[in-house]
Amino acid sequence: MSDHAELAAEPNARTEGDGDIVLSVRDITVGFDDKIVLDKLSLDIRRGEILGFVGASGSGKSVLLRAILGLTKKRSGTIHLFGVDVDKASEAERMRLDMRLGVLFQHGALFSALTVQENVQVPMREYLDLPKKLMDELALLKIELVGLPRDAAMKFPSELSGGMIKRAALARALALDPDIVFLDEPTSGLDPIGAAEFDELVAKLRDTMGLTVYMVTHDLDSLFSVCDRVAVLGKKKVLVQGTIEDMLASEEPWVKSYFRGKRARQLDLAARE
Ligand SMILES: Nc1ncnc2c1ncn2[C@@H]1O[C@H](COP(=O)(O)OP(=O)(O)OP(=O)(O)O)[C@@H](O)[C@H]1O
Repeated sequence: MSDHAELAAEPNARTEGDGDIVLSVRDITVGFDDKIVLDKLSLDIRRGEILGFVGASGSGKSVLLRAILGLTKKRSGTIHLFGVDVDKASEAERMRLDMRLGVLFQHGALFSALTVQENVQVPMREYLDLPKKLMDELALLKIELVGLPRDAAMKFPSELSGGMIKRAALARALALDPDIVFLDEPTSGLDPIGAAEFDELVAKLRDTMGLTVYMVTHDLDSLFSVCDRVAVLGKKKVLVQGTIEDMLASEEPWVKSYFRGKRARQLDLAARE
């Protein structure tokens, strides 16, 4: 096993202080040329919670996600992951942090020329140095973990349904046993039953693995059924955050129309039955 794998297994990986905050974003500003997209935005996510992140189209949800992942540069502010200031992390530390994050990007983005098994192995090849047989076994475990049949392993993405592609992408996000997964609109494009099954899977993974989940979503069903907390992005900041009950009680105009629209009212009634 490589040095990286040994470092990832360090016990401090799960026991650092700072309460149970996995991700702490403080006063970050992100912009492009003269356009400011996020202005001194702050947000925390706690270990083991499922945080739903919503906001109008174009409000900056993807920009924030990319800034947290270090893919888009911020102009100011700090981001701590597992208590480590990412700007101050050495290259080795940054790599260790990266291994603890799993990401499922909005458009699934499986490699079409690779089988599901090979897709799941992409992060393993990047960060670990394992014998092929072990990687095959690990990939199969992940494939089964997300509820795909074993024979999906040898299939190409073009041979899978939309729901299976999302699951395969989730298996890849889980390849390195991350502590937190970032899901960008994971249920978009799925029918309501497929979406509900995916939500159930996410909740099960949180319950069984203690996974922390940061889920960007427009899906009211997901927000009502699996999210412990919701954060709303607007006016370049986190406008409101709290439980679904807090969202339902908010008088903030966008939050009010989103969470107290007709569809939301139906879901709220269903959840209370
Ligand atoms: N690389 C970039 N260069 C310039 N502007 C950008 C860039 N990336 C994003 N933006 C702008 O930042 C704003 C926020 O975009 P972002 O994609 O984060 O919105 P979003 O909330 O994720 O929207 P949606 O819900 O539609 O996916 C938009 O006005 C977008 O045009």
